[in-house]
Amino acid sequence: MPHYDAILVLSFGGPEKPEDVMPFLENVLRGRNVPRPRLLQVAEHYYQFGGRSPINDQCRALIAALRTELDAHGPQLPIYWGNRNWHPMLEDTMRQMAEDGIQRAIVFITSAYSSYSACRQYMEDIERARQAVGDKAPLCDKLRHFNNQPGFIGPNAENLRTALDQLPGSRVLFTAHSIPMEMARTSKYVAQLEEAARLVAEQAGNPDYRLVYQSRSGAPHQPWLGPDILEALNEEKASGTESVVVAPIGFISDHMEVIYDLDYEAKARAGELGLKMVRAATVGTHPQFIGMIRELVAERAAGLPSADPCRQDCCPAPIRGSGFTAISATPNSAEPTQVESGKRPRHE
Ligand SMILES: CC1=C(CCC(=O)O)c2cc3nc(cc4[nH]c(cc5[nH]c(cc1n2)c(C)c5CCC(=O)O)c(CCC(=O)O)c4C)C(CCC(=O)O)=C3C
Ligand SMILES: [Fe+2]
Repeated sequence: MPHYDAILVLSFGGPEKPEDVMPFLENVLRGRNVPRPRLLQVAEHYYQFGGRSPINDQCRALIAALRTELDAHGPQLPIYWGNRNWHPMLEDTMRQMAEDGIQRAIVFITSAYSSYSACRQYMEDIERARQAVGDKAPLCDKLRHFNNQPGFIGPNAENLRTALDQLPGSRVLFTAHSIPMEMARTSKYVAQLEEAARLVAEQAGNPDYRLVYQSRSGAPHQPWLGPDILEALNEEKASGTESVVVAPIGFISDHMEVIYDLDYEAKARAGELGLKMVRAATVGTHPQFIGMIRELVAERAAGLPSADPCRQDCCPAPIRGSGFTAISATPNSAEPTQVESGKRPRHE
């Protein structure tokens, strides 16, 4: 049974001042098929909020709450924090862990659902950071995705009920980050979202609901998951709906994609259409959610076989330069992701 001596919280990262915005976006979009105008448009979203994303502060709050929870109930493990795209960068954190003599860490990733972006890409980030640090880098075991855990569903349902209390009888629009169709095809993303939406709706008293998407990126001709929240609002208006509750179950905190794309953009569209709209909160540091993280950590630290739906070859990367053409993953193979010969993975 492995012995763990730390927890690593791994997240997306976000800029904290205006000068951070462009270098942060360059990090996110390195090697990506995203047009420059889209990048500049998203930069404006950040500038509009003073160049600061709330996501890092939300990670700090999550870690503080988890610290208190672990101090009270164990296991007593130090918590480290690293990001994919902005400081504290994962590689620096990995180096610090090595210096501190950490040998094996449990990794909590701040994404509830599986997809290349939220699963495999983080595993690649970890491997790259470990290689950069060298021999002393800790082994890292990631916890499973938690889309259907009671500690995630419960707080989402509670937040949805709170929003529905403000606009009783509303139609519910659950939202999640759109991803390219090709990325959706190679992961359980949509099925996991459908399951979470169903469970949250059941626990919130069975409102009428739909699952829609937000924050679409990429080139316009490339197929991404839809409908987009803005289209969905138009459709709701056309079919006679008077009020909507938008519940971003795709995310765990009210970060930039939530406050810009929903509280600013979707709210404005609803206003133009004369639709009443309330946005439900994300789970954030809800005590039940923090308790869930502790339980997943404790289960792994105790060496219990943790049902981990992620195989060695899960959530493979779409291929660069081919408009997200599929990869040849080999199901049930214990080997790392295979890439069609002659094509290169987007990350090397
Ligand atoms: C599935 C998924 C999640 C949910 C799971 C998870 O939480 O990880 C997520 C979260 C987030 N996405 C975020 C920000 C951005 N995502 C972008 C672009 C992209 N996201 C994608 C997917 C996802 N993204 C994809 C397929 C792209 C296209 C480029 C690529 O193939 O990678 C871009 C580029 C500009 C643009 O939007 O075009 C930005 C700035 C932030 C930080 C917000 C803040 O700063 O507060 C967070 C938490
Ligand atoms: Fe996965």
